[in-house]
Amino acid sequence: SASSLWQLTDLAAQRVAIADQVAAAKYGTPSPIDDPVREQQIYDSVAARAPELGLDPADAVRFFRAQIEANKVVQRGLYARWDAHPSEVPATRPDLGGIRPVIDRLNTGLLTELASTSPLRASRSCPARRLVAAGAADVVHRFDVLHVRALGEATSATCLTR
Ligand SMILES: O=C(O)C(=O)C[C@]1(C(=O)O)C=C[C@@H](O)C=C1
Repeated sequence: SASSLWQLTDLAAQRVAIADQVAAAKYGTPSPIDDPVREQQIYDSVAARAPELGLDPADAVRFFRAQIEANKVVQRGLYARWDAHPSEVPATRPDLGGIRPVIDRLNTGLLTELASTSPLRASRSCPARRLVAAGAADVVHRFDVLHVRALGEATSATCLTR
């Protein structure tokens, strides 16, 4: 909605949370955490859809770069955790092919929210609102320190002000 960063931040939090499944899909397989081809597909799609939503393509791509960096923060953190504590490795490996369509839907929602929060993102109150929304999402999603840090990264491109 136009009056809150909550929906944008909650979608970013859902994207951070799904990184657990991405990590579980890749851990112990030859697939690396970084997939530059998939990333470029996301950036190209975002840049192509931005103008019809009234968004600056470069700003939209910058926002999604932060979402993907946040996802990788979680994946790397979980890899380190699972290397150190093999008993915590998920027992079943989800299929990445089933996770990416969910990420695609989150990306679409994020892009829509990015457009509807444009005035708020440019406002002087944005940095404070961003922190409040992220703190609320941390609680709602019961995030641990790793995911709190990742959501901080994800929301680092929320505000157009400094
Ligand atoms: O789809 C994947 O393979 C992911 O790891 C997810 C994701 C993303 O955040 O969208 C993150 C890292 C990869 O470089 C590509 C995409």
